[in-house]
Amino acid sequence: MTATILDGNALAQKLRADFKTRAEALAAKGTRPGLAVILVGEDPASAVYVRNKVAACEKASFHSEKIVYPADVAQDVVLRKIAELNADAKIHGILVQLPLPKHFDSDLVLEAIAPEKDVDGFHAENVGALMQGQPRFIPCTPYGVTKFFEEAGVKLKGAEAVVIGRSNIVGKPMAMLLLQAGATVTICHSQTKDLAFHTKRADVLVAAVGRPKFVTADMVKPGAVVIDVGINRLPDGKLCGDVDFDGVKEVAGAITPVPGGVGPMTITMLLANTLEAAERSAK
Ligand SMILES: Nc1nc(=O)c2c([nH]1)NC[C@@H]1CN(c3ccc(C(=O)N[C@@H](CCC(=O)O)C(=O)O)cc3)C=[N+]21
Repeated sequence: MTATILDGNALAQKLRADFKTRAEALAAKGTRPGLAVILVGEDPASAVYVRNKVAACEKASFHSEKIVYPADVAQDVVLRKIAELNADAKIHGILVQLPLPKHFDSDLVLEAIAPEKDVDGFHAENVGALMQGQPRFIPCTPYGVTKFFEEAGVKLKGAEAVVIGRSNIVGKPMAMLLLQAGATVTICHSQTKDLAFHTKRADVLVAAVGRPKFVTADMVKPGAVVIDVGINRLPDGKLCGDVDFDGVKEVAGAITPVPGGVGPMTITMLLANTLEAAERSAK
């Protein structure tokens, strides 16, 4: 028996159909959802992601603005731009593409975004709201993962969930969402002793480590739901996840592929958060 493949492109398409209806209802009230994306530097991967985000906005007939700065731009210039966007009624969501160059204080930049426009959910106020179980904006990647659980009817109450990775943008918020859904959550990371001991107990396994094919079949419980958040570029240019897909799909009950899994859902939930922000502003 091989695993059910959880198709992120298909799920993204399904959700985006509903966004279109909601965007049209807003347009009738004179509001068009607007997203501003700030990119600093010429990292080619970042440039591709930003282009995809802007294209997704256009497809959904959202307004979007892309602001690109050279890598050596002064932090103050970016902070002033954020202040301007905070006050701009056409803009409901602001995203600063990470990582920022080394001379930036990322936390300071993220805290400069108005919390009600923080569609990434990275502002401390929004992180706090999520921790308290009153989310305002759920970070897009973990949010997208919860949509896979809904779609596949994954029962999280009482489930053993293991998250590998403890980043602020994926691991921590993911663990919090699983906890709030009633799972028993273990967060593993680079200092974890005997990783396989933990992963083999997981009914739900989320890999967000950033190491190609890190999770192998022998680490997975038969029938587990395996979510691969990794996007690693191999020397041959191909994308590859944190999970050894070919091996693990023979053991897992369900699995997300890379590409075509979590990635498209991340962008979809960015649209969802931007739409939500626009709806709140129109109330
Ligand atoms: N402030 C901020 N917010 C982010 O959400 C953010 C960020 N910074 N920095 C970079 C990461 C990365 N990220 C991806 C989104 C979609 C795909 C995606 O759609 N991937 C496609 C493949 C795309 C390709 O072929 O390169 C897929 O998995 O099928 C990938 C990566 C958002 N990020």
